Amino acid sequence: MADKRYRVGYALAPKKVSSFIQPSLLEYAASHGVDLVSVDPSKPLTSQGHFDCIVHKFYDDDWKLQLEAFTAENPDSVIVDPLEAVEKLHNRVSMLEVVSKLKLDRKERAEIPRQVVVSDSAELKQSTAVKELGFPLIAKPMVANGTILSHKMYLIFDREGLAELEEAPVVIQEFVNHGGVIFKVYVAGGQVQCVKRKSLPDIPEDKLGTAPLKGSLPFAQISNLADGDVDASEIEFAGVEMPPEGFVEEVASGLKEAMGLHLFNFDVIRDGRDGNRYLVIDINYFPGYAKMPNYEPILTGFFLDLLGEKKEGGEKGVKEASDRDIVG
Ligand SMILES: O=P(O)(O)O[C@@H]1[C@@H](OP(=O)(O)O)[C@H](OP(=O)(O)O)[C@H](O)[C@H](OP(=O)(O)O)[C@H]1OP(=O)(O)O
Ligand SMILES: Nc1ncnc2c1ncn2[C@@H]1O[C@H](COP(=O)(O)OP(=O)(O)O)[C@@H](O)[C@H]1O
Ligand SMILES: [Mg+2]
Ligand SMILES: [Mg+2]
Repeated sequence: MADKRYRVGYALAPKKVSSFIQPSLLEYAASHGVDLVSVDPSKPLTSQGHFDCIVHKFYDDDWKLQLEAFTAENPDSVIVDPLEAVEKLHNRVSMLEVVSKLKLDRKERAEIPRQVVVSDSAELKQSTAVKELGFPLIAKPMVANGTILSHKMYLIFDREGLAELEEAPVVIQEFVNHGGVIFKVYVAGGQVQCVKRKSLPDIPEDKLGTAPLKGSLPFAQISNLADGDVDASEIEFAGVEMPPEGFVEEVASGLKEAMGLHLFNFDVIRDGRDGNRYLVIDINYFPGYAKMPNYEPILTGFFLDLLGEKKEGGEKGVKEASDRDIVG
């Protein structure tokens, strides 16, 4: 049992509380000296007791003011993460800008899909920039603010599909065949965990433009396609190789430093035509950590690292604190 106790407040929507705050996490964290305590965002934060750290997934102006007032009174408490840094992830363009700045010295590359922003739907019919991307394409709402609409996407197979699209502003991205498997990399400070998930199936080039791969298709309807239309049946999910660990860790730590964020995940696909070309397609703030294997020790380790670092100062103190508290 750890001697020092830390009080960590969480300010999360009810849905997030029910997925993230599992009894197994509360118990594991408590037995390692971290007490996770619910914060009521409708009451003044400054009147809810002492917090060594606040984790949150709220962005409204009232909450912003709450955090400012709390920080002014408690300069030693840590807010995870700063709102300005989180807000960059609410736009699908600013979200990925940071990927282009990564400097990796490896054979694997971390890129983003070629993409164009269209701010007005009339532009979709004319834009030569969009046509230069070729087909198939994927259309994503510009905003990524957690609403249902922000996840509403379309596959676009041809010019007609492009012209049909009414949503704007929208990000039009090249659709990259990637063997139907996506890698989700969960980051919690220095802790990194990569998992494999099923993704959209490959779109065979020779079937493009023939029914049913004509016009556009909202994602929700992708399951209506027969296996013969796409390469779904060929997916050998279990046998798909994971990206090299060192590569995943370098990208995770580069993104973490460049974005100034501790709690996020990113979605990566591997180009089916070039096994060293990895594309980061999505970065999510405070994702569904409970779906990640070992989430209890990983999150607990993150809190101990963060708070140990604050107390002892410097990386060495952090490592010693977490090793001592977590092992066994
Ligand atoms: O609900 P979950 O556990 O699936 O988590 C969602 C994430 O799933 P993931 O961990 O990447 O599989 C999900 O990731 P994706 O965008 O689906 O890749 C989002 O982070 C989502 O948050 P928001 O709707 O964008 O604010 C996350 O939703 P919230 O729980 O934050 O509402
Ligand atoms: N450029 C792309 N090429 C191929 N598949 C993609 C591409 N972008 C997204 N996808 C697929 O669409 C899914 C949703 O896109 P994503 O950008 O992750 O949005 P969301 O924020 O809703 O998760 C991904 O999990 C992946 O299966
Ligand atoms: Mg995603
Ligand atoms: Mg997302």
